[in-house]
Amino acid sequence: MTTETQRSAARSSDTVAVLGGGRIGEALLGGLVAAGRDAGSLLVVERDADRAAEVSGRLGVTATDVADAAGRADVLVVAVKPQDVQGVLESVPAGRERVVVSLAAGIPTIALERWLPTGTPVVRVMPNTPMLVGRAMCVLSAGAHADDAAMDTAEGLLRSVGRTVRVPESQQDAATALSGSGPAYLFLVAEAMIEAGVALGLPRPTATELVTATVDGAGGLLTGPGNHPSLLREAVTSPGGTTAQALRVLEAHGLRAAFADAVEACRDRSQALGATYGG
Ligand SMILES: NC(=O)C1=CN([C@@H]2O[C@H](COP(=O)(O)OP(=O)(O)OC[C@H]3O[C@@H](n4cnc5c(N)ncnc54)[C@H](OP(=O)(O)O)[C@@H]3O)[C@@H](O)[C@H]2O)C=CC1
Ligand SMILES: O=C(O)[C@@H]1CCC=N1
Repeated sequence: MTTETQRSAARSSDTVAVLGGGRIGEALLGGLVAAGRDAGSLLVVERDADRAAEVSGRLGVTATDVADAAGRADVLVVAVKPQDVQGVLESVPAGRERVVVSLAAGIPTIALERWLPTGTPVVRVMPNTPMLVGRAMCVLSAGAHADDAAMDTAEGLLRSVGRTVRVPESQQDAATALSGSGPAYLFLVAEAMIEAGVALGLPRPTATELVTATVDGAGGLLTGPGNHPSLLREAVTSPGGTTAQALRVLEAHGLRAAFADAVEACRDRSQALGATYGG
């Protein structure tokens, strides 16, 4: 067995506990199960008992409490809302070596470390919901006590649900504004296109199928080797043709400026959340 294979094997046998079984917590657990991870090695801590039963029933993972999860887990994933993070981390007992992976928007590692037992390795991550279908973009930054092994552990876990990139923590707010919140922008565009098609008289199921297949196909082209959005757009835009007219109208409505402002507002909100906690 190679060293890399040994490391991967060790990672897949880690016990992983997700604190917060909401949308992103379930997306991670669902993605891990879909990637073939043994559900027996996955724990969820969710304060809403009905929701806990729902997630554990759907995915086969074990619902438990923070003390039990913290005692058993090699990796503790924080997936509660930013305002709930301090409370949940301050209830994590000292005494077991574990990596803490925080998915919470805006909360800086310096605050996470303050709330955890001294010396805990912390990795701050901005994920996104496509992790449910194994196509996440997860952006990672190391805390003060997270060495290469801790980063490898976090990255090994998240690579089973998509792609990973490491950035300095100073870039996390901007990353949140692109990949963390980005799926919502694209879903809004898809919704708008469907409604536009319905307004042209297409039956809703037909409009929905045309748009979802187009978004999926365009995504496949975008992630192909050597492709760039400008070149792909030019290839669709025939001289004197139909697409040029649509693009002219979108530009006249300020599409680029709208995206620039939206992404900036998102970055600012992430920064403001961080500032609340001393980031
Ligand atoms: N949704 C997304 O696309 C993304 C989310 N994130 C981050 O992920 C985190 C979670 O977001 P999201 O999943 O959308 O939020 P949700 O509200 O859907 O999920 C959080 C869950 O955690 C539960 N919870 C809160 N406190 C505790 C506690 N002390 N113990 C156990 N369970 C608890 C909540 O219960 P209750 O409902 O009772 O509060 C809720 O069910 C946030 O910090 C967010 O910034 C990051 C990237 C993308
Ligand atoms: O909207 C939010 O705050 C979270 C973080 C990134 C995506 N969803």
